[in-house]
Amino acid sequence: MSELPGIVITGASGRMGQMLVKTVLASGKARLVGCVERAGNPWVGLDVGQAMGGAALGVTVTDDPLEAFAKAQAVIDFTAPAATAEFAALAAQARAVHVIGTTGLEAEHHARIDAAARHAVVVQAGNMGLGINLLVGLTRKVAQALDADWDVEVIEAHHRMKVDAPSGTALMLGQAAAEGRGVSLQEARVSGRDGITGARERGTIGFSAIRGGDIVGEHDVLFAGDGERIILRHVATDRGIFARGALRAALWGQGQKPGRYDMMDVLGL
Ligand SMILES: NC(=O)C1=CN([C@@H]2O[C@H](COP(=O)(O)OP(=O)(O)OC[C@H]3O[C@@H](n4cnc5c(N)ncnc54)[C@H](OP(=O)(O)O)[C@@H]3O)[C@@H](O)[C@H]2O)C=CC1
Ligand SMILES: O=C(O)C1=N[C@H](C(=O)O)C[C@H](O)C1
Repeated sequence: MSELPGIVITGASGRMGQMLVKTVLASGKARLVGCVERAGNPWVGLDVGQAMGGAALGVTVTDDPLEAFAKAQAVIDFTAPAATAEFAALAAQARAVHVIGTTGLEAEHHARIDAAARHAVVVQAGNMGLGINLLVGLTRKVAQALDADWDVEVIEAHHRMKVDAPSGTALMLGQAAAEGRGVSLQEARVSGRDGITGARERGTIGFSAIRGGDIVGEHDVLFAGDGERIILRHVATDRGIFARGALRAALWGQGQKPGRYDMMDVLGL
């Protein structure tokens, strides 16, 4: 019988990194073969199990991503945009599937990910959970059915440590609404109103972000008409949903052709 796919987790000491370590170990479907952190992170050089407060796992956290990726069939990466763009090239060099959960990616990062995806499998999504990916489809459908008399607002709430806004998920939902309407999100997007904003411009898609406490992730897509409102809502209560989705993507990616994929591909939606 062939060995289970080997997984490397980048940003292993982070909120998602630790959840991913636990998820891979519990899955019985993959092996944890490496953990990466940046140079200077206090976990570098420690056994990841002990760093997490448990028993040794025989996996030492390294600050050398290429050495770690060379042993892996997949890299699961929930870190920061600049790091992810670097990891994309290294994962492609190692021919490992690169699963990207990092949000806040800008055009320059996407260009580097696209370049890597010419040589290796990349799965990238602002949200790896099943529920949100279903909600994306519903949002597109509802937006398609309604005209611009219905104002679209995406409202998201996250924990106090989140560094990017709007969330990657909010942007996925906004993109789905724009596609449903047949407009460009770049042109329709309005974020963070403050002061004398003037009346709402017809056809725009608004974004509002709340940050506080330990909120895992909450997203509403509001369609506000005259005399009625439709609210599509998703509430995440456990980061395990993102980690399980990412692991599923890493397994799905084995044997796929090089290219760029998202969770819709993985989930068959
Ligand atoms: N797509 C999805 O489903 C989801 C996406 N996310 C996204 O995942 C990302 C991480 O979130 P979260 O875990 O909460 O954040 P954390 O800040 O808790 O973790 C990020 C980790 O990445 C590490 N890191 C940063 N730069 C590097 C580098 N160059 N090399 C190695 N490690 C690095 C950080 O190390 P250090 O502490 O030393 O900086 C930290 O350990 C965010 O972009 C978030 O939005 C989160 C949940 C779900
Ligand atoms: O930073 C987070 O925590 C999350 N980030 C993702 C996003 O930006 O949408 C996904 C999830 O909502 C949690």
